Formats: sequence, C-alpha cells, structure tokens
Amino acid sequence: MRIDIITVLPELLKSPFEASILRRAIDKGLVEVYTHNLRDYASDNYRTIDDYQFGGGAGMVMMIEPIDRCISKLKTEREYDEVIYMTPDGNTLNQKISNQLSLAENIIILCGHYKGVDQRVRDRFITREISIGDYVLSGGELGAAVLCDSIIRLIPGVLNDETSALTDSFQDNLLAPPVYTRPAEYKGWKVPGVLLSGNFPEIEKWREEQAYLRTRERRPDLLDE
Ligand SMILES: C[S@@+](CC[C@H](N)C(=O)[O-])C[C@H]1O[C@@H](n2cnc3c(N)ncnc32)[C@H](O)[C@@H]1O
Repeated sequence: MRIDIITVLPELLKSPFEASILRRAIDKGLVEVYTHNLRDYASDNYRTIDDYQFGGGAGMVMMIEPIDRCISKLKTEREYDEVIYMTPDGNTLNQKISNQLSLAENIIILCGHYKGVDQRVRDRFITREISIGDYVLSGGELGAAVLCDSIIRLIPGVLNDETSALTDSFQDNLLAPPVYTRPAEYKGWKVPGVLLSGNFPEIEKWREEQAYLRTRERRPDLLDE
C-alpha cells in the first residue's frame, strides 16, 4: 500500500511513522508513506495556500489551485483508490472503514487547516470524507495519523501475529474481552482460573461471554448491528 498525505505541516507527520508498528511496516516494505508540502504547489513567491472567504467572515480558506496541482501531479504517476479529506463533518471513522481502506493499493489523504478547503475541492477531487470524532482539531494531520495507524496495522504481515487484529474490539461488533498476564496472583488479586486451566475450548467460551457482557454493558448499540 502507498499513502500520500497532503499537508501544510509535514513535520507534524514525522514521529507517528518513526516508531513501533508503523515504523516496522515501513521498514518491511508493506506500506510506503509520503508527505507532500502543499506550499510547494503554490503559485506565488510567498507560497500562499489560503485566502479570505468570499462573503466575509473570520478564518481563511485553503485555495483550490495548489491542491489541484498536487493531486493532479500524483494522479499522473499512479491510480488512486481513494482521495480522502479529513474533516469533522465527514463519516466518523470506525473499524469497518479501516478494514475497507486497508485493502486499498494507493490512497491520498488531504489535511485541512483554517476554515477548511474551498468546497470545490471537496466536490471535484474527494472520494471520501472522514472525521475522527465529534470535536474540532486545528488541522487534519493528527486525524490523518490516526487513520493511517488504524489502516496500516490491518495490512497482512504488519502485526507479528495477524490473528491479534481479528480479536480486537469492533472486528465482529463486539468489544474485546479482559486480558491478564503474569503474575497469576498479585496482592491477593487473582486471574480468573479458567485462563490458567489450559482448557482452550473453555477459555474461548469464557472470552466470548466476557466480550458479549462487556459490549452489552458499555456499547449495547453494537449488539443491535
Ligand atoms: C479548524 S478545522 C475546520 C473546521 C471547519 N470549519 C468546520 O467547522 O467543520 C481545520 C481542519 O482540521 C481538520 N479537522 C478538524 N477536526 C477534525 C476531525 N474531527 N476529524 C478530522 N479532521 C478534522 C480538517 O482537515 C479541517 O479542515
């Protein structure tokens, strides 16, 4: 998979890809992530990428021209499955969306700033709009990093044990069951005996029950789905 991220703040997108699972995925060649500084596509010496809103009002708007240039250049080099705009009024990111996007070959992610991008960008170039939740961030970069993490960890070969992602919350509309590790007893607090029994069908049954109970308690809406 290849991910191209269009941003005015490429420095904000460095550290998420420099550690842990995302770093390993890049090192293994399972994903390529490139950032493109939108200012490199501006047409003036000041590298301007924003302007005042038509109609007046507080806040600048990201101009269509540099974005068009950047996306068009990328599209001459390869085909993209999706051109995603990070925006609070997009579809809220969930595991289903991440699962779908993890199957894509090439995606572009556009990060907004200020009041967002000129609506014509959204109308003409964007195939999918994604929000990471009902709150407003200053820019799309942190949302893009969240989106990338949720997608990349699902690419086959990225996690050491691929079955791990399948047993995470939301994969089957259930939350994950509780987990424990050594010591089996700490300050008198014991791990549930079934997990130490070695009886794997029983352990599996216990985990399914716990996942169901936790989902019913915390996210009953998932059970309706
Ligand atoms: C200050 S916000 C603009 C908010 C916009 N005026 C609105 O009210 O919908 C600047 C940029 O941050 C990003 N952003 C903010 N909140 C986000 C969220 N919840 N999910 C994804 N991106 C977000 C978007 O790229 C957005 O264009």
